Amino acid sequence: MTAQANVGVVGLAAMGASLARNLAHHGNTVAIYNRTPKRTDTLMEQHGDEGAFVPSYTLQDFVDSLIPPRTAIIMVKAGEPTDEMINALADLMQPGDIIVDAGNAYFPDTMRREKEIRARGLHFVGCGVSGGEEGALKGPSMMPGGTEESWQTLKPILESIAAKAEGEPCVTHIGANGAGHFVKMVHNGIEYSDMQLIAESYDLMRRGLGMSANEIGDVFEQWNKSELESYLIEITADVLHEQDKTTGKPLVDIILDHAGMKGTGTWTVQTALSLGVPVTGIAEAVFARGLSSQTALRQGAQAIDFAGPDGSLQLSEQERESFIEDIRHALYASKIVAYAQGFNEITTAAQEYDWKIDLAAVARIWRGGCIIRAKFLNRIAEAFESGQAETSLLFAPYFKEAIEQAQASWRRVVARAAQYGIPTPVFASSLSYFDGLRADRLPAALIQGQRDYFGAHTYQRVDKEGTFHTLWAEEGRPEINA
Ligand SMILES: NC(=O)C1=CN([C@@H]2O[C@H](COP(=O)(O)OP(=O)(O)OC[C@H]3O[C@@H](n4cnc5c(N)ncnc54)[C@H](OP(=O)(O)O)[C@@H]3O)[C@@H](O)[C@H]2O)C=CC1
Ligand SMILES: O=C(CO)[C@H](O)[C@H](O)COP(=O)(O)O
Repeated sequence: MTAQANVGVVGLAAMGASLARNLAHHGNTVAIYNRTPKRTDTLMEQHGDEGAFVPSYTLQDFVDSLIPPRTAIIMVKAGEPTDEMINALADLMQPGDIIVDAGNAYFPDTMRREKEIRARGLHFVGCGVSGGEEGALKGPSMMPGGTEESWQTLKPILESIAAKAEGEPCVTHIGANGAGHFVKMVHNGIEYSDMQLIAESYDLMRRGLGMSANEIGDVFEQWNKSELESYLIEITADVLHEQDKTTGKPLVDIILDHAGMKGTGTWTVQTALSLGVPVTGIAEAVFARGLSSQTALRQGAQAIDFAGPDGSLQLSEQERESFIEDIRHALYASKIVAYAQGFNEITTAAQEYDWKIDLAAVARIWRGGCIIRAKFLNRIAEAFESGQAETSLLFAPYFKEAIEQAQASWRRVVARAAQYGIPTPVFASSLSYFDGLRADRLPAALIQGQRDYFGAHTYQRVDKEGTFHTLWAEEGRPEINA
């Protein structure tokens, strides 16, 4: 096999095939390989004329078809299959070659893999890719980690295939080793939060206001012309407007109400717990998916028929219109909180793992191609660029004002939902997070007192330096320096 391809793709399922085609559309000569030959044949039969592809049916031929220093992008099933493929490629490749894992990997795996592959003299780049199958084909947002040296080789290739937002390619070098996959993981966590907030808004309108799926689709279509303009709002309108071909009912009524998940949201929350960063909106979004899929539990609750409100808000026509506006404001405020929490997680991880992550650049590459692309990411980028969001996105004047303006609506939505029995875990937890931040004094003081009481865990005082312990069991409960 003659070396003729400047880049290769291993794994030609939905994502890999689209990425290979995107690369070919942009003037690259693309080596392709898939474990099962059928996928390679299908790509060649259906799209072989779209650009320069070099198909291989053995991994050795695939590697031989790449021009040194070789660049191979892996797009296979996450987990063990990815490890197997990395090792098989590393056995055949040479020092200086680059292996890119573009799948959804858990960042500690990426850090481990990078270390192992670097020890063998090769470069390993964990690259988050977002945008689904269509994004991979027409322009994804990409979040590569790895060394600066490998970035210099990958930059022109990735920039050519990335989505463009206001003319800028939606790809940047995120940082060393696992930084790229870390940021992609948080992207997905925010995606979970965004999706759950949209679902809660839908539920409030559907059950709370008795609107049809089609009417709610129209509302989302309108909202997509506001500060909420985003891919997820846009596709929500499409999904809600869709009729089931068999029954003629709204498709959303025919789809089983069990939300699936492949793990990235859970990783975001597990990591945040380890780092001690509250990502309450994302956590509630993960738990909401979990609850939706607890079939036996939910059926059991239906069977015992708990007493409580049925979710109907019973509002007048005028009140309904104003409540829909309240929901829009609550959605925007809660969305801002989700992004603020996600960026806080990135900041904390960057300190922990010594990554130099440019948060404004992250916001900019999320403006196009990815699932959470949204108009307001321009504002987020500006807030980080100006230094106004260093501690929290919520502290930047634009977002402070946005949250303050939305606040009354946000409170009405959460209060009404609780009163009438519609679950709004992300709306409510985001508001609680905001109120927790605002409070000059938190009940955590009481918790410290309790901890000291049962476990001699000590506490600090507001009026003097030092660490103290009350001898709770002794006469007069004297306080000592601990
Ligand atoms: N789908 C999406 O929207 C997105 C997916 N991703 C990530 O991209 C990656 C690819 O996703 P997707 O295209 O959906 O495909 P899948 O995750 O469904 O994986 C299928 C591909 O993996 C290959 N594969 C599975 N096991 C092995 C193995 N042991 N050795 C070699 N190859 C193996 C399959 O080969 P074969 O044909 O032989 O079975 C096939 O090419 C995943 O990591 C996913 O998490 C990232 C962003 C979005
Ligand atoms: O990475 C993605 C988008 O950014 C994938 O679509 C991922 O599958 C979404 O996560 P989940 O399947 O858990 O909803």
